[in-house]
Amino acid sequence: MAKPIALAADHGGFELKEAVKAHLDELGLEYIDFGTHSTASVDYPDMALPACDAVVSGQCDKALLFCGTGVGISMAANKVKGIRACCCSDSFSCEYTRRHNDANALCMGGRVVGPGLACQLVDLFLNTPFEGGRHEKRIAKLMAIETR
Ligand SMILES: O=C[C@H](O)[C@H](O)[C@H](O)COP(=O)(O)O
Repeated sequence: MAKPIALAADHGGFELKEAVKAHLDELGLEYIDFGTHSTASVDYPDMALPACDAVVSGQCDKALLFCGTGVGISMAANKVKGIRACCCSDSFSCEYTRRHNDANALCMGGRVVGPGLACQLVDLFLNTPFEGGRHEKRIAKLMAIETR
């Protein structure tokens, strides 16, 4: 059985997270929502951390993360060992961050991306495999930075 997807947002990404949740519901995909659960102001690292920990521990497969721009929560996510997060608002970057970078967290901005595009990017992110090959050693070098 497929692992659930980890979802997290701050207040700036809350509404986009809810739109993506509805999309995942339509697709019948399981998820765990690590908050936030309203538009009340919160701090994006507080939501990013438990969602990213769930990916690294193996509880969840990938994370979908949202804040106002997608940038702050991607910065928080990339501080977590084992996370390769990409902030995307275009399909080319979204496809290739899976194919080449084996990204395990997609970050989007609720003040940048509309719900239709966000759901398209989610589909691309979830369904595009890592190519491996020459990218393997680059990922290994990338992850080695965490322990230098
Ligand atoms: O990168 C940070 C995010 O975009 C935040 O969602 C944003 O900074 C929140 O801004 P504010 O507190 O003005 O709603």
